[in-house]
Amino acid sequence: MQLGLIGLGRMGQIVADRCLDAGHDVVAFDLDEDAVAAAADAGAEPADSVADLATQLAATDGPSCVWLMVPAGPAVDAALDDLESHLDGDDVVVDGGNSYYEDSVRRAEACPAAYLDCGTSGGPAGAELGFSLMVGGPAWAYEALEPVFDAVATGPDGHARMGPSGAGHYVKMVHNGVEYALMQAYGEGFELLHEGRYDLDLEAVAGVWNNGAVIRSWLLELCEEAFREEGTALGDVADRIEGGSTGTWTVQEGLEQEVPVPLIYTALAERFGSRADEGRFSRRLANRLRYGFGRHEVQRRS
Ligand SMILES: NC(=O)C1=CN([C@@H]2O[C@H](COP(=O)(O)OP(=O)(O)OC[C@H]3O[C@@H](n4cnc5c(N)ncnc54)[C@H](O)[C@@H]3O)[C@@H](O)[C@H]2O)C=CC1
Ligand SMILES: O=C(CO)[C@H](O)[C@H](O)COP(=O)(O)O
Repeated sequence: MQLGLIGLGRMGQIVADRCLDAGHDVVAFDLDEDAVAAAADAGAEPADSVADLATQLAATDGPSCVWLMVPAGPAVDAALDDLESHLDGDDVVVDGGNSYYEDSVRRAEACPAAYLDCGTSGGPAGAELGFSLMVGGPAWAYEALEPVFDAVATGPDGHARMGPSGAGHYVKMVHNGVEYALMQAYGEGFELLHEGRYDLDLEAVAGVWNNGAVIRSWLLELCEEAFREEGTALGDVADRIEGGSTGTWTVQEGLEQEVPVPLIYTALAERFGSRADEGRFSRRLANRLRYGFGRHEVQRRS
């Protein structure tokens, strides 16, 4: 198949490489000329604009298929605005980024082509392994793109249609909420081991847990890698966690559906709390209130 690919960053470059390796033709565009040049070196046809990409796709027989791998939000709308006049109902657009599922439903309704919202999991490790793909949208469009999904995913078992428009990004949103909670659980356990009674080598702990333990996982392998590369006390790694949009959406959805998601909420709140420049206000107030009701000594900043 031929695939137009817009966005050639950490994830888009992997989509390009895996499609090329599988024998598909790729026409590649990114705002970053160096990224386009790198894709061209790998075997893709370079495009110098979205319009150029669409024109190259239209020059070959059959419907056009375009994969967006750009940051969620305005970049997706900008690419779709530029594509719109080049698309018709036989064409297929895939958004493989972390878009909010309601945005994907809106875009699917407005897009002249069939629109697939595709949650993508696996990160840069997907270059070797392939990704896990959660796809929403029309069944015919999903089936038409199966050769591309086979190439980008771990294989035929690494992708599935979750349901109508929005369902793919909805499932990926919840996946990320689970990711937050798992990271929080591992973080708490290793913090207790680090602060606790024994002088432990946390790389060794993670290593033995990863060999047969109930809690083994890829995230735990990444914990092991972090302790190996940063040291058991994590060296100069700061206590500040960025990101947060997908976790926020997951918590909001939990509230709207009246489904309790306390672990995911706690993990999200830890992220927000980590960003206070001078410590958490709530913890400082609790410190002062303990003096108020119990005359416990107030801990002062040095
Ligand atoms: N990095 C990760 O582990 C994962 C990322 N994602 C999602 O995949 C999407 C892409 O992520 P990354 O590759 O990590 O981001 P990235 O920042 O590495 O790459 C994004 C690329 O899009 C390009 N770009 C931005 N706006 C553009 C536009 N209007 N037209 C053409 N190119 C444009 C940028 O120049 C950049 O090369 C995001 O939605 C992200 O949330 C999903 C799963 C995992
Ligand atoms: O989707 C992903 C992994 O599955 C991306 O790495 C995403 O950036 C993670 O979310 P956040 O930035 O909120 O940590």
